[in-house]
Amino acid sequence: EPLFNQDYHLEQVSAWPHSSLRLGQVSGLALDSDSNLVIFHRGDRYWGPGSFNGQAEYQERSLGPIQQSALLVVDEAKGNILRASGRNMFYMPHGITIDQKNNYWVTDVALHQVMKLSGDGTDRVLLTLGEAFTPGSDKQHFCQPTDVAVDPHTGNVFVSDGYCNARILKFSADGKYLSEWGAGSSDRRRRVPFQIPHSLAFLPDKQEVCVADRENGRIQCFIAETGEFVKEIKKEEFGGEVFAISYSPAGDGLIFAVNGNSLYHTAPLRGFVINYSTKDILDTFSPETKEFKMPHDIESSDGSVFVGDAGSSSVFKFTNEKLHRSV
Ligand SMILES: O=C(N[C@@H](O)C(=O)O)c1ccccc1
Repeated sequence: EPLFNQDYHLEQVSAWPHSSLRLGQVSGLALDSDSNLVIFHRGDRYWGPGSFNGQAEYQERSLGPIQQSALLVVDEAKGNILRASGRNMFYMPHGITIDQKNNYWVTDVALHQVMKLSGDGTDRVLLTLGEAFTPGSDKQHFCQPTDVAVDPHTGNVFVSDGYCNARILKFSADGKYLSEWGAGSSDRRRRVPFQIPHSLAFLPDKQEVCVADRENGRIQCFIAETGEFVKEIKKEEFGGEVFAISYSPAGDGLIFAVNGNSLYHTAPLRGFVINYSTKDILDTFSPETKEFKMPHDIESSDGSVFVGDAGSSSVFKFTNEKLHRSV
């Protein structure tokens, strides 16, 4: 085991949330401009083996959109629901990020779309990218897009596309296609395409965008301006799949990640705190109350880390005990 940095030791806040949030599969987490946690979940809908056909076309349109509130705003201290919205809009929620103006950017893998929504609870659709229910891989079509990241300096929007494509696309703040790129490699001979680019994190202090390249069990980072490959973080400890990442500029920069199980690798499901510069794993963590089943997104906010689990339909909160321990 690598020497863990004495600065980081995350432990679950077992009494969080104070009361049940009655969640469906949790697919995405984001922090809003008031540092509240926004949970993107599937209500009574779930992604099973029959949800999509071989062409990635959604098979359950007849169910209509999810009627429950797919967007919950909860306060990060207690986990109380402050606002519920997102009814009758989504078929298969996936990723969410919130920009500097508190707009929500979400992806829906059944709609194959990215939507920009007003963050005031009215869910006004301000912009849509992709054609509803129509998978594709050109400039106007995605195939099960997984996440969005926004560059706070330029407003540019990055989309990880997706389960059935292997690319990152870049759009201007008003939705104009700018560019796209595939996986990078630190060694040309080993140029391996993305295998489900599943989660994105923007690094504002480095002007980079990082990708959880899920089935390749690696994180790759690129220069936001050019898409140029910067670095890869791949660890035995990940055990084959990296599901999601989040970033904090604290120190040299910290990447938070959660792993997953593939058919070929099984590893303990857990979260990781990684030093961006050295690539060292500073800490690993998992809940005490119950096991992770499918940790699906991770969000970090000064000293706290939240993990949304699509397998157990729950959200876990962790805090850095090193910060809180009286010395
Ligand atoms: O990965 C899958 N799902 C999760 O990521 C998710 O639920 O977003 C999945 C893939 C194939 C069939 C069924 C589920």
